[in-house]
Parts: sequence; C-alpha cells; structure tokens
Amino acid sequence: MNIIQSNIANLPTKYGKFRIKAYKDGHQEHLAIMSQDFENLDAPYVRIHSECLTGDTLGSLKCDCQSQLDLSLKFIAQNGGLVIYHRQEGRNIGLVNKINAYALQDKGRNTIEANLELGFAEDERDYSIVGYIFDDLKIKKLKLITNNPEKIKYVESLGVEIVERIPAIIKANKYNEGYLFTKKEKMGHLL
Ligand SMILES: Nc1nc2c(ncn2[C@@H]2O[C@H](COP(=O)(O)OP(=O)(O)OP(=O)(O)O)[C@@H](O)[C@H]2O)c(=O)[nH]1
Ligand SMILES: [Zn+2]
Repeated sequence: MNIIQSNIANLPTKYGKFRIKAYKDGHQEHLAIMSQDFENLDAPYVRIHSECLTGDTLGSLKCDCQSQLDLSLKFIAQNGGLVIYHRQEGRNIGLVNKINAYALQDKGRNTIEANLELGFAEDERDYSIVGYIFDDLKIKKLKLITNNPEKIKYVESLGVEIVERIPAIIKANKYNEGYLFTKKEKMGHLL
C-alpha cells in the first residue's frame, strides 16, 4: 500500500478537543480523529465511521449515519479513543451511484436490491486502510463501537483484540425504517 500520511494537528470541536491525522490512499483521503489522552489508553474506544455525505453533512433522515457520528464523537471526546472517518461513500460505490441507488429506492427497491441493480455487490467496502491506521497508531486492543458484523470480523482478522463491543443504535424514523430493517434482516447487523 502506498499511503501518504499527514502530521498530527489539533482539532478543537464542539464535542471537545481532538487531534487529527490524514491518510491518502489513492484517490481516497481518510481521517484519524483522536482524543487528547489517546496514547495513554490500553484499549481505546474506536469507531470506524463510513462516510455518508448526505447523512453526516446534510442531515438526511434516510439513514442513521449523522446520529451515529454525533454519538461517537461525543462519546470518544468524553471516554477517550479514536474515530476513523473512512471515506468510502455509499458503501464504496461513490456519490453518483449512491444517488442513483436512492432514485431506485424511490421506486421501491431496498438498499441491497438497488446496489445489485446498478451492478454492485451489496457492500463494496474495503477496510484495509483501517488495518494500516491501527498499525500506525499501535492499536492492539480496542472497544469497538458498531452494529456491523463485517467490521467486527475485519478487526478480528487483524489479530486486534475486541475487549468490548458498544452498540451504536439510533431510534428509527419513518424515512429510515426500511434501511434499518434491511441492515438487520438481510445484512445481519446487530440491531
Ligand atoms: N450503496 C448505498 N450506501 C448507503 C445507502 N445508505 C447509506 N449508505 C452508506 O452506508 C455506509 C454506512 O454503512 P451502514 O451499513 O449503514 O452502517 P455501518 O457503518 O457499516 O455499521 P455501523 O458501524 O453499525 O454503523 C455509508 O458509507 C453510507 O454512505 C444506500 O442506500 N445505498
Ligand atoms: Zn448515511
């Protein structure tokens, strides 16, 4: 992997003070957002957050992403740890394809059906940059904030110990009910 790394800089936010580092992996640029005490933690809380511009930035109600990001940043500012902002928009199909998937969902397809109809797998994410960041930040043990069994499997495959799993469950609304139902029933998410 040919990864370009930034230096570490301070990032004061409305949640608290973090330090931030960027990693460039081909055309994707990812972030590691660390609490102040990160280096002293034996098993930091870690959230691997998958980019969702429509949710994270625009406040879309079609998914639970913005609420999960908000919860994670708040929690990690208080309890210590790391948020990896994993820039693989739309489960790594990119924005144009994700919006096309939304257009198909407007016609009644679920999240998986829409991806398949566009010629993609249900989930195209590749987590190898996460392993690279864990190595770089010397993470051997962690407490993982997720409901996604694929993220758990990936972290375990690295030989990194998951001391605890913390659910990131957000109350459903009328726009994301179907999305959450598909995650639970068809993708095995721990919801
Ligand atoms: N292709 C596609 N991607 C979507 C859609 N809705 C949200 N996403 C993307 O899904 C990703 C979030 O993944 P999820 O499967 O919701 O949840 P997760 O982050 O893997 O799991 P948790 O760690 O439990 O939050 C983000 O990259 C979103 O951009 C959709 O309808 N189609
Ligand atoms: Zn989202």
